[in-house]
Amino acid sequence: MSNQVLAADLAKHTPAMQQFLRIKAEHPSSLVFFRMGDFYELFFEDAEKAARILDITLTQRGQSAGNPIKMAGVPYHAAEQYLAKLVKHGESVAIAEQIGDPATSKGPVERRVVRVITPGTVTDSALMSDREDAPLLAIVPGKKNWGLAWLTITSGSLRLTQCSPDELPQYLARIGAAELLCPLDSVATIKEALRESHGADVHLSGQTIPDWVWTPDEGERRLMELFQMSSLQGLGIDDLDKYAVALSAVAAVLAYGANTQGLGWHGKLPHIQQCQVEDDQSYVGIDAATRRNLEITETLRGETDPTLFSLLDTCSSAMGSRLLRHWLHHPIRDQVIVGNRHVAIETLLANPFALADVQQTLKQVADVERISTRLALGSARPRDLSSLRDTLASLPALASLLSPLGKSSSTLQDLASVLASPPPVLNLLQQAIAPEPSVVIREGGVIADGYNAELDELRHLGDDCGQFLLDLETRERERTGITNLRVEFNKVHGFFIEVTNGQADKVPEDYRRRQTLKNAERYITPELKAFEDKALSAKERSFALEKQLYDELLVQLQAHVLACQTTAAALAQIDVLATLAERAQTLAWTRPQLSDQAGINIKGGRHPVVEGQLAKRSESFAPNDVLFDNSRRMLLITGPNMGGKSTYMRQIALITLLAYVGSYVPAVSATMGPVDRIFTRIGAADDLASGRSTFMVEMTEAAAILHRATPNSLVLMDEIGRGTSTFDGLALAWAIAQQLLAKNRSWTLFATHYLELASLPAKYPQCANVHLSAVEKGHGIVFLHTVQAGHANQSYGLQVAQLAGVPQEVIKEARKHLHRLEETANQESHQADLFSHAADEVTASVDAESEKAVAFLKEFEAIQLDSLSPKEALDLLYRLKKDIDT
Ligand SMILES: Nc1ncnc2c1ncn2[C@@H]1O[C@H](COP(=O)(O)OP(=O)(O)OP(=O)(O)O)[C@@H](O)[C@H]1O
Repeated sequence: MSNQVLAADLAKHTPAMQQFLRIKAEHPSSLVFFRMGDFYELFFEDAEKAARILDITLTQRGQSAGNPIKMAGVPYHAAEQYLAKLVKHGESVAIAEQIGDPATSKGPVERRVVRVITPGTVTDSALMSDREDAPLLAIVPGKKNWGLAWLTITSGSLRLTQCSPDELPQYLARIGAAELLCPLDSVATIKEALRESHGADVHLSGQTIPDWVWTPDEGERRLMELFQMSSLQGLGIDDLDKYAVALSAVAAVLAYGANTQGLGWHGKLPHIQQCQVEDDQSYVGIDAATRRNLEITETLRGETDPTLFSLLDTCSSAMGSRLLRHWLHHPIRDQVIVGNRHVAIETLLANPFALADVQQTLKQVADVERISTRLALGSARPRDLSSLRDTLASLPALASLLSPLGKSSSTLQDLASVLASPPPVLNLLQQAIAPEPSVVIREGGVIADGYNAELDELRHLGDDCGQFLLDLETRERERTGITNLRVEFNKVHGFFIEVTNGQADKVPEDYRRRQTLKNAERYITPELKAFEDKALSAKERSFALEKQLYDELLVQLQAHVLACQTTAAALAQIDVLATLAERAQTLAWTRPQLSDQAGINIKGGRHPVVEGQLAKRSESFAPNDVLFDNSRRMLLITGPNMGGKSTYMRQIALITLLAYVGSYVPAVSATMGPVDRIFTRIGAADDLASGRSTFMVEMTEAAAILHRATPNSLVLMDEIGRGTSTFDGLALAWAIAQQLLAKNRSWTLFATHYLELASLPAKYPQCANVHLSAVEKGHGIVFLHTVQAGHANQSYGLQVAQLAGVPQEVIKEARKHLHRLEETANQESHQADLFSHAADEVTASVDAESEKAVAFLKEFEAIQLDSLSPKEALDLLYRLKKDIDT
């Protein structure tokens, strides 16, 4: 039974269900956590879904509107772990709390949604990864450009941009949003765009945002209100029409963010301190395919290790890890900014003791960035405040470690001066918060002694209870002469004086009987009653007062959010710089030199991740050089399969990326001229999700490169053309290489199996042949992995197949066919023609036999040995043999 049907006829339902259905109607795409006593209950379809995801019991209870009510519940005190799981699954949850007092309400107690938790707006530390941000992104398709705005609610960072629809995948890959918003009428367009941007795994929010939010005026109004500006020029937005769609997107993320925090659609998030308008010019552009291929934070198989990030992330703090991830995805074109980072790392390396101390100190720091957000939203917990206090108190020590280094590095100087004087909030926290506060405020013990006189007195009363009772007992024994008289307390009857029956005649007048036992009577006196009233209420009153003081403190702390955010940003930067310094030392990396002269010159470069993997097997990596300058713009790379072509190309891209991230690089030396973009066309995988074949993906990516690569771009082309027939592929590879040389003039690494392309340098002197070397040993092959001048003479395909364990008789058969094929090719020398005439003049006049051999070899080459089961391998072998025989 759907919730809509139920909602259609509310009156038939029980009052509690009517209340639920009303709330559900307001939050149709969220699971509603409906508070009932100590449980959050879920009903109907929500219950079914939650039971499935959370693996909790689905029950049926009672009836509403003639139908059984499906229910599932989670205990209130353990809700966080369930919420975390749901958010991880991309679900949103609306928390409906009891607002009214059950004792006094007629009918069901009043409930209201106090918070909506969605994947892109969570702020509770228990519900999210502390090493990764979860940005909320809004996209508004416009006529020409699309508007994007993204908000990281846990750091208060807001960014906006406009891009062409073609560039969307690149942005999606870079932003890595946890949740996506779009106007209702664009859902289909956005879904289509997401499907096409293969790999962008982002959760499209089902939440409905009111139509009035999605307007440029609303975006402008909100930004002006946030930053107290009278125009947006200060943000670099001088043409409102130009940024219209981005401003609509800004309105959506801000309104949605505020609403999920219980501030309503018109609410204002208190901690957004800056809004950055991004243009494509600030960063070294990396498109989505390149981000995947370079395995920056995720391997091609979707794992987090081994990647460039997993190799580098030895950060001391979660803030550092998040910033490092951000830096790796945002290499900067501005050589001054990047150069300053290099200098900071060099300075840290020159002061190894300071570096070790800095890292050690950073291990103790709290996640000030996320605590700042919780301060701003008024949701900080007691332990947040104590750890913030302790961290702020440790800053001057950190600053004094860094200050002496400031002479050599202006970046470290700036960071040290941010930390030198901790924000004034430290005083307040030291006075207000107990040294080791309890986890939740309702248990008391959070506010420090001495902060509030009334609280001190109430606590004193509670603490002194034991002594008072002992004193009273002594006094009453003396007064009455009853030596075994006892003053005691129990939960049911409160305080009492107990006198055994044998002593009953000594009981004084002012004793009032409270309870009769078998052998004794229990009494109360006016003095004891007065004490009881005071003591019992003292505890309750002290808890209530603590809660009130805490709430007041949270309001006071809001004024300090900006200072805490500034501190957090400085801590994160120091952590990343220190980490990059430590990594540079451990991994033997060097400082790259940045230059305004065009070119890339790397000596002894290594692939950091492959090197790390080899080291685990005690194998060493063979370093290689590369030189690009104006007279050398393309390297044609040939060599056997497994020879190291892809590794070589990727290492050049990674070294370039790292240099522009501001890191040291895995090379003996590296000099880098300006670089505006890095493109890769590597590997071939069917993009099943968007229904594109291997070859289609290959050509789409090649097209994007040919349209966009400039003379300052680094382009990696791996075996272009292999997804189609030999001649088509060869012709395309030739034409694409020629275009890159003549028109794009980018720094190009062009790996190919088509040995025929080796004649390109004869026509284009800025193109050079290099090859990965290998030597034959008997029928086998040994890879040297070193890059040498000139082209490879053969491709060693059969030797590699043999090495891979393909049976001898198949290799023998292949060798026979290869021989015949080569003879035919020599006689007809077709491929030489290919380069002297236009590609379409080529006619494939190989005889049927050769065609069969070509087909065989192609199929052979495509075999993925590692992915075959023994049975499949055997079947394949039988089929190949049959194909050859027929
Ligand atoms: N410079 C090197 N030093 C040591 N080992 C290397 C080096 N380069 C590559 N290797 C090793 O060789 C393996 C294959 O390298 P790579 O995938 O780059 O070869 P390839 O020529 O691109 O092969 P294919 O043409 O089949 O794609 C790597 O996984 C790595 O283990």
